[in-house]
Amino acid sequence: MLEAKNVCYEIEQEEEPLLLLNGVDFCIPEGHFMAIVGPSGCGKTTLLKTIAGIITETDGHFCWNGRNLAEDGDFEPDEIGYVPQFSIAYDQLTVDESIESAARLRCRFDSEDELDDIIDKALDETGLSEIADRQVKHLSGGQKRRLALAMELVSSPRILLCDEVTSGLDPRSEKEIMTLLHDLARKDGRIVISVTHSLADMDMYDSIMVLHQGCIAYHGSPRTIGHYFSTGNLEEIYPKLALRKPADWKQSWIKHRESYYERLDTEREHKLRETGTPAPAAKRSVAIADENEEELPGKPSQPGAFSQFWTLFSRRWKILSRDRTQLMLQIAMILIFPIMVSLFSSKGQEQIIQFTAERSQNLTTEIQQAQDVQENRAKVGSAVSGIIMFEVILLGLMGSNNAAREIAGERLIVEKEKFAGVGTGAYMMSKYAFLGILVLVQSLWMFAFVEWWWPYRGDSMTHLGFLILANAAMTSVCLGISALSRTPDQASLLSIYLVGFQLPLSGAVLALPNILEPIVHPFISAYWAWSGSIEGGLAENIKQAVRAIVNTEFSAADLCFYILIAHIIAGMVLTYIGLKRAKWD
Ligand SMILES: Nc1ncnc2c1ncn2[C@@H]1O[C@H](COP(=O)(O)OP(=O)(O)OP(=O)(O)O)[C@@H](O)[C@H]1O
Repeated sequence: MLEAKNVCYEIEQEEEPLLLLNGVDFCIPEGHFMAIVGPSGCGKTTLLKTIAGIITETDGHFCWNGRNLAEDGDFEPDEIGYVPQFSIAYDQLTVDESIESAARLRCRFDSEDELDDIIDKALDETGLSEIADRQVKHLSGGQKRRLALAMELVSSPRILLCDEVTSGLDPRSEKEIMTLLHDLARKDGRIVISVTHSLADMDMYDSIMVLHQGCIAYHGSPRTIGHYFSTGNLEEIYPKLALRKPADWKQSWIKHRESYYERLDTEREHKLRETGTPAPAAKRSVAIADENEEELPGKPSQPGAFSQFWTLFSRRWKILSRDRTQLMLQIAMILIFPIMVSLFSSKGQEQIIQFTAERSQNLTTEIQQAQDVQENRAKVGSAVSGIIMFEVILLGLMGSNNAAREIAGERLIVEKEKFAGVGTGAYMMSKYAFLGILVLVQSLWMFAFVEWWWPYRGDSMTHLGFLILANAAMTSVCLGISALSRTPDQASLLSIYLVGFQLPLSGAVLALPNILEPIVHPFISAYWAWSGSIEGGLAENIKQAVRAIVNTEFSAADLCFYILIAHIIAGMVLTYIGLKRAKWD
C-alpha cells in the first residue's frame, strides 16, 4: 500500500515561496490502477516525481507498506518503475537489445537462460515480441511507449509510475496502452499510477485523482466523479475547477473524502470477488498496512558494478558502430588530421634534414657553414615547434569532440538509469574506458602517420607519450564539462572555447606577458604536452633550435607529465561531481 501523508512541495520563485503540492493525502492499495488528471501546470508531474523520490517533498512523507520512506530509506530501485515523458531508448539499438540492456543493468541473473526469460516476459507483456528485432528509430509513438514500459518491467517493479505515456497517440494506440497499463496493475498486485491529460476511457481506472494547483480536488471512483463535480460531461470538470480557489476545492474534498473512499472500497471488494482474489486486510481508505509484509518472491536483485560497467561499455560500442554520422566523423578526423600535419610539416622537412646532416659533419665544415646553419636553425626551430604544437592542438580538438556531448547528450537517460540503480562509478568508468580506446587509437595513428612523413628527431616514445597525454587530458576535462553542463550545446560550446584558447595561451606562437604566464599555463594542457615533448624527447641540437625561436620558457618533462596527469584527474573529479548531481530538467 502506498500512502501520501500531507505531502507538500515548495520552491522559491523570484524570492517568493511557491507551493507546487499543497498537503496531498492519499492511499493506494495493491493492484490499483490510478489516473492523475488536472489542467496543465497543476502539479501532476511534480507529484509523480515526489513519489518516485526524484524530488524530495518539503513537508509530509510517503509510506510504502508501512515504511516511512523519508525516515527509513527510499524505494529500492527494483521496487519502483518510472516511465518518463522522454524516450529512454537509444535509436540505434533494437527493441530486444534495449530490453536486454535494461535487464542487464537492473537485474542479477544466474544464467543467460534466466536473462532470456526476463526479456521474453517483458516483450510478451507489452506485445512487442513480433518487432523484437526492429530498431528503436523505426518504432511508432505507441511502440516506443510500450518499449519504455517493457524496459521498466524487467525488474518486476511493485509500483509503476507513468508520465503522459499516452500523450500524442492516436485514440486506438492510446486505448491499447491504457489496456496494457490496466493489465499490468492486475498482474502481481502492482500499483500503476498514470499521469494523463486525456479524460477518455476513465472507466478503465480504479480511481481518478484530480489535481488543481497542487491541491487534491477529488480522488475516487470514475463512477462517482460526475456526481462530485455535478456534471455528466467530464470535459466540464476543468472549467469548473477554475471557478473556485484550490484551497476551497481541497477543503471540499477533505469534507467528502470518507464517503467517496468507502464507495471505492466497496467497488474494490466487488472486483476482487469477481476475480476470485482474496481481499487484503487493509482497505485503501483506512491506511493501515502490515509493516512486516513480505516481498514478492523471486524478485531479482541489482547486478554488480563490473557487470553494469561491461553492459554500458559494450552498449556504447554498439551504438557507435551503428551511428553512421558519428562513425564517419571519427574516421574522418582520425585519417585527415594526421594528413594535415604531414602536409604542413613537409615544408620544414628539408631544412631539418639539412640541419641534422650539417650537424653530423665534421667541425671544420660546420664552422664554414655557420651562417647558413644560423638561418636554418631558425627555420628548423619554428618548423619543429609548429609541427609538435599542431599535433597537440589537433589531438586536443579530437579530445573535445570525443567527450563534449558524451554525457550531456544523453543526460536524461543517465538520470533514468541512475534512478533504476546504475552506479555512478560504473557509468563513469564505462565512459573512460570507451574514450580511452578512442584516445589511444587517435594518438597512435597521429604519431605513426606523422612519424612516417616527418621522423621525430629524438626519443619518439616520449613524444608519443605526450601526444597521448594531450588528447587524454582534453578528453577528460571535456567529459567533466559534459557532466556538469545543462545541455549538450552548452557542453560543446565550452569545450570548443577551451580548445580554441589552447594555441594562443600556450605561448608557442607569441609569449604571454610574464605576469600572466604562471596564472594561465597551469590550465593549458597544450603547453604541457608541447613543452614536455620538446624538453623530454627532442635531440639536443633541435631542442636548441626551438629554444632559439620561442620566447616562452619550457618546463621539465617530468613536471609536464605530472601536470597532464593532474588535468586527467581533475576531469575525472568534475565528471564524478557532475554525474552525482541529479539533472532531470
Ligand atoms: N523547478 C521548478 N521551478 C519553477 N517552477 C516549477 C518547477 N517545477 C515545476 N514548476 C511549475 O510547477 C507547476 C507544476 O508543474 P508540473 O510539471 O508538475 O505540472 P503538470 O501538471 O505536470 O503540467 P503538464 O500537464 O503541463 O505537464 C507548473 O506551473 C510548473 O511551471
